[in-house]
Amino acid sequence: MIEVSKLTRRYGDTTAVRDLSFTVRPGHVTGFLGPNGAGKTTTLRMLLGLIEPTSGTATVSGHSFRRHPRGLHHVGALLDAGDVHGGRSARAHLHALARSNGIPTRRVDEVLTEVGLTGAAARRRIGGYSLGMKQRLGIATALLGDPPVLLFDEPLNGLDPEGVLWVRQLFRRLAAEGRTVFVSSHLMSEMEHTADELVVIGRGELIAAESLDEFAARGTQPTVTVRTPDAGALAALLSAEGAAVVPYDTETLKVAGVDSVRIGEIAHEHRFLLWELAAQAASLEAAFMELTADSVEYLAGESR
Ligand SMILES: Nc1ncnc2c1ncn2[C@@H]1O[C@H](COP(=O)(O)OP(=O)(O)OP(=O)(O)O)[C@@H](O)[C@H]1O
Repeated sequence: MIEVSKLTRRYGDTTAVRDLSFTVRPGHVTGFLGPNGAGKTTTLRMLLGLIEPTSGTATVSGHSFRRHPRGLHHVGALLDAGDVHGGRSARAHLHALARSNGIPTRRVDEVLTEVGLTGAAARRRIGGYSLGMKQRLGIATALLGDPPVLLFDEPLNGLDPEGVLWVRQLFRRLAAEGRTVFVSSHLMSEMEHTADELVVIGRGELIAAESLDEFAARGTQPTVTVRTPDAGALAALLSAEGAAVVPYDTETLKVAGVDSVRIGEIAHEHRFLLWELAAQAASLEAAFMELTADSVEYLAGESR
């Protein structure tokens, strides 16, 4: 369980995180979403005791990380995959960490196998690793202490499609084992098939903390596209049924508030010919863009 309460962090005039409160529960993959500069990394660094909050608290399993003696057993984290000693091999790196944290060294081979860094790859110098391999090593490091809480900052960066699929399955399994899995990203498309719960922030402030389904329902409503030669007459009937109907062209209607099954029934009752009846689910990406539009620091096309 992760608990963040009235958390604020200022850097001079910049407030990176402002009065932020949310809870992340075990047994779920929770996505931590926000546009670039929203304050995700700053929040994760406070959870790990790497920086002090200006005010408020950030705890893991009821303790602030600094006061917890069991380090890697308590929480595993991947913050910056590039932040490792390039001269060592993955195996030597993990062995050193295991020794200094009182973790049995057999765990090293277990986690290397888990992330697919075995054989020659585990013996190669980390300096020669691709970003994807570094991400895998970072995930192995997070898993080393078999912790109940895992934090990942942009873990899908640099992974190929097969790697992304593997990470998603791994996160789901870790959550199914009852762990708390908290994963940051600035892309809804990455979280859509990875997380089941979301914490969304913008400009350091909370925008939403809820399930993926609830988040989707906040934004753009599901719509149904209907194409028929009787568009005008069908629009009138659907409006009488309580639907919001927007004519798209002379033959096409966009309908919200009545589902495709009911539209099909109405068309059938009145013997209207339908050329198309297509439901579009509420788009998470659209909901995310709508809700965070005010907090995007740099709009596309603008220079920094
Ligand atoms: N050490 C620092 N000194 C000054 N400002 C900082 C520092 N660290 C972060 N900031 C500022 O705080 C804000 C939040 O940054 P943070 O890196 O936490 O955002 P983020 O959501 O992780 O972004 P990204 O997706 O780009 O990694 C930004 O405006 C950033 O410039």
